[in-house]
Amino acid sequence: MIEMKGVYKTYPNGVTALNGIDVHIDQGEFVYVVGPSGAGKSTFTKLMFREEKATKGSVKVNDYNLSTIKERHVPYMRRHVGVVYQDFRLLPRLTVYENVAFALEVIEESPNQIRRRVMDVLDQVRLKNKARFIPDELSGGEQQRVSIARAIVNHPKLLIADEPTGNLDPDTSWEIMHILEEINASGTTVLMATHSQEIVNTIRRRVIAIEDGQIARDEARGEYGYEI
Ligand SMILES: Nc1ncnc2c1ncn2[C@@H]1O[C@H](COP(=O)(O)OP(=O)(O)OP(=O)(O)O)[C@@H](O)[C@H]1O
Repeated sequence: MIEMKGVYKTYPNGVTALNGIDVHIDQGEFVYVVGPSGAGKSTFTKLMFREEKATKGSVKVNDYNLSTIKERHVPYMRRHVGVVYQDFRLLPRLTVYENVAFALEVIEESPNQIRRRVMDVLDQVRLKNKARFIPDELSGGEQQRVSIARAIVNHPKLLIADEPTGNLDPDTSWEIMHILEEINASGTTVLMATHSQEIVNTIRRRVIAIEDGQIARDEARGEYGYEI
């Protein structure tokens, strides 16, 4: 479902963030992306939903070739990819319900369908009782659960989480991990960039380590592998 061949990324300022990446990830895998700060992890994930374009090489995600995709097709491709960030990125003036519904309204689902799907997904992240709250009224962990709900409400094939537990305390981080595991168990591919040694070494999954823009390790049930 994800295939990169000979991928390079040089930013306009001349920094080369990815320096020859070849990787294949199957539908349904759970993959951690680890590595030192500035190694290229975020850039690697950004290529998968065309937040950034590769300078060279081919990137295929689902059935889309992101190296050749037409600009007008990018929004359709993105419907199959959910993204979760360290800093949640919720709309502060909208309620929990509205933050999640927004993702469906922009693709013109019917009102009934939207209501049903939003409530289903809020149930899945155990936030049905806070549907009318605004983000400021929620804890960090709850805000991250809203952002996960928003990312999966379209039933994407791929969920990208860029340091989803980076702003959370350990207990809350485990809660988020269990939700990501449930999403993965339902068949969604999960790609998670993280600096959490404890999580990677406890919930053992495939580990791709990026160093200086290259894949330094790729192990089926890997370890974090860095001193912190
Ligand atoms: N938009 C940009 N323009 C220019 N350089 C960038 C841009 N984004 C990232 N870089 C540079 O590319 C390199 C890789 O950055 P990237 O964010 O992918 O690393 P990372 O492994 O995710 O780091 P961290 O763990 O600190 O989040 C860094 O040298 C960074 O400064």
